[in-house]
Amino acid sequence: MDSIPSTPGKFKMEKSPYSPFRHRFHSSVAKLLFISLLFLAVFLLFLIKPPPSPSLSNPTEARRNLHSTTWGGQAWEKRVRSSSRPKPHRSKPLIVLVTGAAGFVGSHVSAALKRRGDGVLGLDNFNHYYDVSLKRARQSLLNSQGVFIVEGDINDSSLLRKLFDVAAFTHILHLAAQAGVRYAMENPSSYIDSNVAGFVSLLEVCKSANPQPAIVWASSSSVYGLNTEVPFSESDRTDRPASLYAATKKAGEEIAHTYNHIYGLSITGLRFFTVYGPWGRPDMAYFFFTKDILQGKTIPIFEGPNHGTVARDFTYIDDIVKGCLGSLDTAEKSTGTGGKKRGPAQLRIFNLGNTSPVPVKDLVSILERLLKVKAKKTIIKMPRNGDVPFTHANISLAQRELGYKPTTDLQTGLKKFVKWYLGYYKDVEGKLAF
Ligand SMILES: O=C(O)[C@H]1O[C@H](OP(=O)(O)OP(=O)(O)OC[C@H]2O[C@@H](n3ccc(=O)[nH]c3=O)[C@H](O)[C@@H]2O)[C@H](O)[C@@H](O)[C@@H]1O
Repeated sequence: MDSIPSTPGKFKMEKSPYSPFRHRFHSSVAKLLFISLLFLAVFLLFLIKPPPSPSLSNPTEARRNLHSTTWGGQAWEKRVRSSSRPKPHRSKPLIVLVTGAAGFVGSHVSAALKRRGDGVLGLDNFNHYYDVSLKRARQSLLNSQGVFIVEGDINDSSLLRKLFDVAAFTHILHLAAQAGVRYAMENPSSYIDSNVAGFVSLLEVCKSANPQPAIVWASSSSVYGLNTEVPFSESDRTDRPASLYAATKKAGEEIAHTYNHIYGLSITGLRFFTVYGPWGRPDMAYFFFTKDILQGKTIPIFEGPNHGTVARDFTYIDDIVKGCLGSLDTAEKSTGTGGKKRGPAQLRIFNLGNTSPVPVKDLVSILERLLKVKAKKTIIKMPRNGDVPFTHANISLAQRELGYKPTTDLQTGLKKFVKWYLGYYKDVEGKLAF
């Protein structure tokens, strides 16, 4: 007890000629040790921290991360070149950059273009809006057919410029977009990012390209919004969108007008009407109804005001592919060079529908028959989520100008979809794996 001083100041150090130095030495070593440990800790933290992964809950964040996807290098350029090279037998080949190539429509049109010998390069950001493994499966299929999909975002202008440096695109088929009507209430900014900013970013690069490509892009039947004229014609009012999704597609149509007017870009907009079929989008009703019916879950069928029928002009994917090819084949050249317009350029808009609307409850009856399962249904009032009660395309313009003629009715198209669905989701033991 006696050796412990009552107050710290009274503690007497053992006398030594080296003691002051030794004290400083000890404290320096301690500092050095502390700093080294700190460095080591930071280094270890850096090592074990996982790389930023696209977040499932925030697709905008996911999209931002995807901007940093690596691209470039000799091997990459070689793949870009080889995918964009048309087959030697093809006369007057197109060289097409397909944005959204891992998507539903994009994958089908890319395959069709490649089949007939055109050069095709895909671009897709593989965002997490719906099951990415389905996009990867489409990518593998395209890869086996010689179509390379570059991983990147349409908002990445330096990537787009690089692609134009490597390949001389004659056409752009622009299908990359934030799709879905109802999701716009959940994530409005993703619609602005892709459908407005992304489209402008692409057009900016196209306008400066030399030669400028012709552009064909996906608008939507949803631009008709609260239009009551039936069937919907291209000349009908489209200034009353019912959803933010529709508003961004309508904005795209106006933006297309501007770039055509100022820079001489040849632009064709396609108003797709509820496209369905094999390799489709899991966020669409026919797709998740199938899944839910098979899982015994109740499906909500929307009804309009006063128990009115909700109907869609469901259009089969193969018919849409023909419409896209017809648009690419009839697209005239852009007229600008070096970012300057040299003369008037083509500006078109077409409905691509099926011309025979089917009530959603009939869609469900067809699915029940094909799946041989009675669906559990609940009829609910259509929520105020941007949906419109019906769509019905007048396709006479596309028929005249593109030779577009849909040939698949809903029953036939759904049969092909169900066959694909059961095959795709069947696991090795033959059970359905969702
Ligand atoms: O034609 C178009 O422009 C649009 O077509 C579809 O949009 P939508 O027609 O609403 O397709 P679904 O979401 O598959 O809905 C089909 C029908 O099912 C109805 N529905 C949807 C969901 C649900 O739970 N219950 C239900 O009855 C909808 O009201 C609609 O009438 C696509 O999702 C859009 O990306 C596309 O642009």
